[in-house]
Amino acid sequence: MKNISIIGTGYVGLVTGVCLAEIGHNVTCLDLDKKKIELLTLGVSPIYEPGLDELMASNMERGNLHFTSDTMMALRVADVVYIAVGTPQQEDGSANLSYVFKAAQDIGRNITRDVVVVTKSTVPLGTNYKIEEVVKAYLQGNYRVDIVSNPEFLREGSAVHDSFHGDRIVIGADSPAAADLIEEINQPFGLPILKTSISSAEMIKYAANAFLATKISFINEIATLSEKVGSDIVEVAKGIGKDARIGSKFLDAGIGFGGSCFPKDTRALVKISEAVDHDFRLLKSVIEINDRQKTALVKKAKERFGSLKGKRVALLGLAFKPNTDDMREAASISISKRLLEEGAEIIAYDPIAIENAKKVLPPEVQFVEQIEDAIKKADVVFIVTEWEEIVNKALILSSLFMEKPILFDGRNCYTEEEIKQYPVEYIAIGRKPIKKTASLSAAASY
Ligand SMILES: NC(=O)c1ccc[n+]([C@@H]2O[C@H](COP(=O)([O-])OP(=O)(O)OC[C@H]3O[C@@H](n4cnc5c(N)ncnc54)[C@H](O)[C@@H]3O)[C@@H](O)[C@H]2O)c1
Ligand SMILES: O=c1ccn([C@@H]2O[C@H](COP(=O)(O)OP(=O)(O)O[C@H]3O[C@H](CO)[C@@H](O)[C@H](O)[C@H]3O)[C@@H](O)[C@H]2O)c(=O)[nH]1
Repeated sequence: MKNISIIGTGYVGLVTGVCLAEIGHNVTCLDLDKKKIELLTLGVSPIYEPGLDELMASNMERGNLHFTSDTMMALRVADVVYIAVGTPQQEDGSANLSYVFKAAQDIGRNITRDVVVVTKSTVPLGTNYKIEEVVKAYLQGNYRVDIVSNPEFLREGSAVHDSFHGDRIVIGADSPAAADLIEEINQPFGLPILKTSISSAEMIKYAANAFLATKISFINEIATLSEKVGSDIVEVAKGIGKDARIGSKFLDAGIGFGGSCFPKDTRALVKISEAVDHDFRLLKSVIEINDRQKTALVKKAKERFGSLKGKRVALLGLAFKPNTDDMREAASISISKRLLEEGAEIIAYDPIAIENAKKVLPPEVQFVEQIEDAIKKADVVFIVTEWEEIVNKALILSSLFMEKPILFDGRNCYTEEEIKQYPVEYIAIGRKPIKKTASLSAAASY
């Protein structure tokens, strides 16, 4: 058992802290946000993440998971300090490292013994060496400091599962002893461990995200082409995915990637490339394609109706993906803005993310608490995020409640067989539109 302190109790810090406690370490999670810490101390998670609350509660009860906003208390007796603060995008696209360097200063000022500093935050090439310099510059005693780059690969919505079932743990270090210590700490997760240099670990994180983003933009380009030539992207993705060299994952065409990582990390990698005089044209195209893709549903609706002025659009699914309440770079944001520009009205629904959505969607957007209320009021339905509830209900409710049911599906949620069962006009991504005009009058029986 090690005494581990984690700086930054956001998504990554909290999930990492809870999971390290679960495998037996004594973990203290530190955050400067006092409200967050107050909630956490009461056992309330500030984020929605399946399985997290239960693990948090049991580890707090066992006494090996603590929360504090007192930097000195958190860092004084730590053997290992994880940095898990945000590295948000700056205006020029590069990563903002001010939180990371502030955390490094805090470590230098407050440690009272030798420590290994582990960087979980996604940071540009060379940052770990700068972190080491900053920590050492602020040391108050003659302590040994080693740096380890240990990038995080969890996905929101399945973060706890990913921590215990991920594909690998990457440990980048110059000091073999520090690498061994972090390996020992992570051993109980039972995942393959890959030891690398610090620079390779930093690059692995950006390269992984850039590659996955590329896969998505690639399939979205094939989807656009499929629409023009009459092929079906779902069949095409299945067909190419069967090739083990390609793989079937991350081939879901739709309205593009959002979230707290792909958009910012692809832009940051373009800036990292520019700094060493490399024009990463492929990645720039990936970003450009994604920007276009986000508003593909609005374009399709405009083509279908001519004008969207006065049309009431049910926007179903607001979070950037299902099973999270995270609204960072969610497609619903770009779509709402475009719809309002076109003069449409928006009735928005999400099973979990409504409170967060209210903070970032334009004030004109109306929110409803039930999916039924969104669809009943709508002329047009947009599926933006494929929550299970939305997939289960959108097609049937549109056919029951709408006079002229028309559904624009940004996530290709249904098979052709499913669509055929309902009298709904259906327009998706990379597939042939299905036109139907009949309506069911069975709303009362729902
Ligand atoms: N969110 C993800 O799914 C994910 C996955 C993999 C990697 N990452 C990377 O992990 C890092 C963290 O991402 P996140 O989404 O968890 O961030 P976040 O913005 O949700 O949380 C960061 C937290 O750090 C706190 N903080 C900042 N400076 C601090 C300091 N000096 N002391 C104490 N607390 C401090 C903030 O108050 C905030 O609560 C980023 O670099 C991100 O790219 C994120
Ligand atoms: O075939 C696909 C797969 C995903 N997406 C979209 O891509 C975005 C990101 O999805 P996902 O990767 O599942 O979620 P994140 O939580 O953002 O996780 C990514 O970003 C994290 C932060 O760096 C990494 O740790 C993870 O490994 C990486 O998958 C979402 O908008 C999805 O809708 C698609 O459009 N098509």
